[in-house]
Amino acid sequence: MSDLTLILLAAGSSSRFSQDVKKQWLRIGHQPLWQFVAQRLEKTNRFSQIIIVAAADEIEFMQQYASYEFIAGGSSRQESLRNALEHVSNSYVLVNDIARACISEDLLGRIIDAKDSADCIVPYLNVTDTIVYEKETIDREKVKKIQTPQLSKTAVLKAALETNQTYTDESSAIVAHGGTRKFVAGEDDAHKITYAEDLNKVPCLHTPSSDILSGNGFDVHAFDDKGEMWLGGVEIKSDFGFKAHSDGDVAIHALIDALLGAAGMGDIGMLFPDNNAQYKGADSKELLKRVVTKLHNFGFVIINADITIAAQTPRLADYKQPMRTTLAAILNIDPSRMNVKATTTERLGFIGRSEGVGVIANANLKYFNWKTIG
Ligand SMILES: Nc1ccn([C@@H]2O[C@H](COP(=O)(O)OP(=O)(O)OP(=O)(O)O)[C@@H](O)[C@H]2O)c(=O)n1
Ligand SMILES: C[C@](O)(CO)[C@H](O)COP(=O)(O)O
Repeated sequence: MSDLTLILLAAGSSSRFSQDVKKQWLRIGHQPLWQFVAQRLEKTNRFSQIIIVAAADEIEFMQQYASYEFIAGGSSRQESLRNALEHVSNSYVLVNDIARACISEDLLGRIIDAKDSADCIVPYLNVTDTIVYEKETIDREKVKKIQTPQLSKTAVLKAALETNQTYTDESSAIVAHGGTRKFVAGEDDAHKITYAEDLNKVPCLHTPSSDILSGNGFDVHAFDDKGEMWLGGVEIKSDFGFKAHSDGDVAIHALIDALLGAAGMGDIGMLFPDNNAQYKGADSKELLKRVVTKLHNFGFVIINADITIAAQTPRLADYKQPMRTTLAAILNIDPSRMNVKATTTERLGFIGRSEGVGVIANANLKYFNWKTIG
C-alpha cells in the first residue's frame, strides 16, 4: 500500500485566464479538466489517498462527476494547500496544480523514486533566454523555472506552512523553514495553464465533446392580491401578483430549472432555498443572471431556450416580445434563440379557474469549445 497522498489544487479563480469558463472546468471530451487530471494521475496507482481542493460552492456539483475526497479551498493557493494538509493520512504528499494538466508517468516516477533524497522533490526547467533582473543581466545558469508536482514529507510541509509568510510553491516554504530540496528535470508538457494562450502548450488535452445537453423545467405559482406582477422578466399590468418567497416570476423559475437540468446541476431550490431570508422578494432576473454566470464558469454555453406560459389571465400577447428580448439579453443569446409562448387552458383546471399560472421550459446547452481561444 502506498504511503503517498495526492493533493490536486483546483480552488483558484482563473482571473488571469480571463474567460467566462474557469480553467478547472474546461471540458476534455465530457470530463472537466480537474477530473481529467485526477483520473490520469489515479491510473498510475501511486496514491492511496486523493484529495481535490475546490471552491466550496463547486464541491456539490463536482461530486456528481467523481467520488474523490473534496476539501474546500481558501483565498490563496497556500491557504488551499493548508486546508488539504489537515486531511492527509500519509507521510508523503504530492501536490499538483490542476492547471498543470499533462504530467507524464515518467516525470511522476522520477519524482517518487527520489522521495527519500530530500524533504521536497521539485521538477524544474532550465532557462534558455537571457534574464535581466531590474537593470542587471544575471547568470541564467543559476535560474530555474519551478514546476509541480512536488513531493514533500507531510510533517515537514505542514510545519513549513505554519507561517504568515506567503510562498508560491511548497519547496520555497520548506527551504525557508530549514528543510532540503532536490531538483529533478521537469518537462515542457507540465506547462501551467495561466493565460488562455497557454492552452496551445498543453498537448495532452483533446477537444470537448460536441454533445447537446437538454433540460426541462416546470413551475406553478398561485395568485395573491399584491398589486405587482413579474413574468418572464417583464412587469405585467395587473391588480394582483404571485404568492412566492421571491418576486414570484414563475417563467424565470421554470427557465432556471431547464438550464440547471441541462447542466445536471439540480434545481432552483438547491441554489436559492426558499427558506433563506436572502431571497425574500428577490428579483428573479438577478437569480437568472447568477445561474448564467455559474453555467459559463462551469464550461457550458447556452444554445437556446423555449418557454410556454399557461395562463387564463392575464392576457400575455403584448408581453411575449418584451419577455423574449429581456430573457435573451440575460442568457446572452440572440432573441431568435429565446422563444416565448403563451396559452390558456380553455378554462380547465386551476389555471383555467384563474387561480395561478404554470410554465414549462426547455433549454439546450453545449460545452464551451476552448479550442477556439488561445
Ligand atoms: N485560492 C486558490 C488559488 C489557487 N489554487 C490553485 O492553485 C493552482 C495554481 O494557481 P493559478 O494557476 O494561479 O490558478 P488561479 O488562482 O485559478 O489563477 P489566477 O491567479 O489567474 O486567478 C491552480 O491549480 C489553482 O486552482 C487553489 O487551489 N486555491
Ligand atoms: C506552484 C507553481 O506552479 C510553481 O511554478 C507556481 O508558483 C504557482 O503560481 P500561481 O501564481 O499560484 O499560479
